[in-house]
Amino acid sequence: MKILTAKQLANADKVTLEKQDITSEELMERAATLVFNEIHNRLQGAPIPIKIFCGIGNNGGDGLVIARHLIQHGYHVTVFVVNYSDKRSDDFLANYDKLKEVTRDWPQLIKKTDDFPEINTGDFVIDAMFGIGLNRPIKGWLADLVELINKSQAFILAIDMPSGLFSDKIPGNDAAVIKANFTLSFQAPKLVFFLPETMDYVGDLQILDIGLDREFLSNIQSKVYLVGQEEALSLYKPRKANSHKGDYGHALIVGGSYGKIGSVLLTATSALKTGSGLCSLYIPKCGYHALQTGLPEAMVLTDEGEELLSSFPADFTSDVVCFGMGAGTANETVEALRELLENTNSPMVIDADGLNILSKNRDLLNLLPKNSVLTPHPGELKRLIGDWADDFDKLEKVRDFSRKYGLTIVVKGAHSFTIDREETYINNSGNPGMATAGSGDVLSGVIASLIGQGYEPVSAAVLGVFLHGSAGDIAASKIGYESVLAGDIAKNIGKAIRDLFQEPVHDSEKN
Ligand SMILES: NC(=O)C1=CN([C@@H]2O[C@H](COP(=O)(O)OP(=O)(O)OC[C@H]3O[C@@H](n4cnc5c(N)ncnc54)[C@H](OP(=O)(O)O)[C@@H]3O)[C@@H](O)[C@H]2O)[C@H](O)CC1
Ligand SMILES: [K+]
Repeated sequence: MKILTAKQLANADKVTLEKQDITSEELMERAATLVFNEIHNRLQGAPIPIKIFCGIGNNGGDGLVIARHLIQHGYHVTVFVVNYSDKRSDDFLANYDKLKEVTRDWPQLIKKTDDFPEINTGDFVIDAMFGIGLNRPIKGWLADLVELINKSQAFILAIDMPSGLFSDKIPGNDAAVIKANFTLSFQAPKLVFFLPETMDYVGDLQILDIGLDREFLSNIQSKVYLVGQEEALSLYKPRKANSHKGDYGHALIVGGSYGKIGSVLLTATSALKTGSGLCSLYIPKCGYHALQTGLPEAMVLTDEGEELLSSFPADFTSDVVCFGMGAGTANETVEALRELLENTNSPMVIDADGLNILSKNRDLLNLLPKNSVLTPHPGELKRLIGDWADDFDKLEKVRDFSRKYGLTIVVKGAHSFTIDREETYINNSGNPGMATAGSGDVLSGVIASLIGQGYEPVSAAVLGVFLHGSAGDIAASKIGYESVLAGDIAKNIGKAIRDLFQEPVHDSEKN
């Protein structure tokens, strides 16, 4: 699914009105009625106090339409018009009049702190103050209102965007932003819904298809995509009935050191679970027995070094090499990576200490085979590219780095971002249970396996990140977030691949 900017969405609105020959008021009615349906489906007429805070633009107009439908269905609704300006939009005004037709409880005007209502823990608050029209931070009494709503512990549903959140930049530290429990957003997700600095404002997210012009949307240029089941399935290559292990790639996993041999076991297990035809491991001698016993399906070669990697066999060939998990950053191991890079032309996967070695020995970056995949967590990323001002700046810096060295970078996080030159793919699977030791080792095994099986490295990264998250979701659904171990993620990769073909689960029902 494409991620669109506020400007692109506003253009899509305009084209839709022309092509479908409808008024903007009709489009607002359509969009807000969909919101009403979602609320009504969940509340089923429950007599809870609903407080709707409407701005004076079209986001506020949506709030008025939602209020009208809720009132007509017997809900207990109080509407507040948050009067941050006297410049009401036409569609706001039209819906203000329509609201008056269904109730005598006219909206209460909020112009200053004294007008603030009481908001209680059991209230259901609908935030329709600002949507994509926000163009400056929320300040003054309006900021106090946002704070009051946030502190109320009421359930907060944001319409289109949590008020105070910009679609294209990070709000400053002093800015007020609604912290929603749930956001119902129109037509396309916005980038800020997924960035580490802003995702917590959004809560659970559901995108409503409000029927904007299909042709315009499919032709619109976006280089940022949200990757869910549908996108992952489109990348998947089915196995042929008539095939043998030689068709599915030979993955070589290089890593480990005394006390960190388990990481190689996790990577290798996940490579085999993702379908590698063959898997070889190159490790220091101390890990030999553990790996031969722990994973009899893998072939094990040992380095000269007892406890550390110190070299690389020049004549070894494989379809993909994955380097770094548990390897440490000793000088001998730096030289081992140098030898490996000098002997490898096909794309690699570099993780963990492999990334730390690259950060400290930057000449090695130029030896990396083109289109290799790097899988840093934020700490490793900072060591690689330096610090960033905010998440937008980080994305720009990662794009520069990806272009400069011809690499695909997977920035791991709650939503992992795969960045390949100009393109950004945001993953939408996974859960907090996956924040556990060895989870990254499993991910690099999945990606390496897919590259070895002939996937383009960027496709391997995007599909691999999705499958890894999905396997974590399956594990968490069986045993709960806290108990998920990296090994559980690896164990469920096969089921995650099978689930690509299941009926899609609604995003908001995922967790
Ligand atoms: N296709 C769709 O997505 C549809 C969206 N709809 C809804 O419309 C809003 C966007 O509505 P818009 O009227 O453009 O903007 P807002 O309601 O978000 O904001 C209203 C005005 O507020 C002013 N503003 C901006 N920032 C501040 C601030 N910090 N303090 C005070 N005032 C501010 C600004 O006007 P100015 O002239 O004062 O700059 C805004 O114009 C979208 O999000 C959806 O909810 C439609 O329902 C149809 C389909
Ligand atoms: K809003």
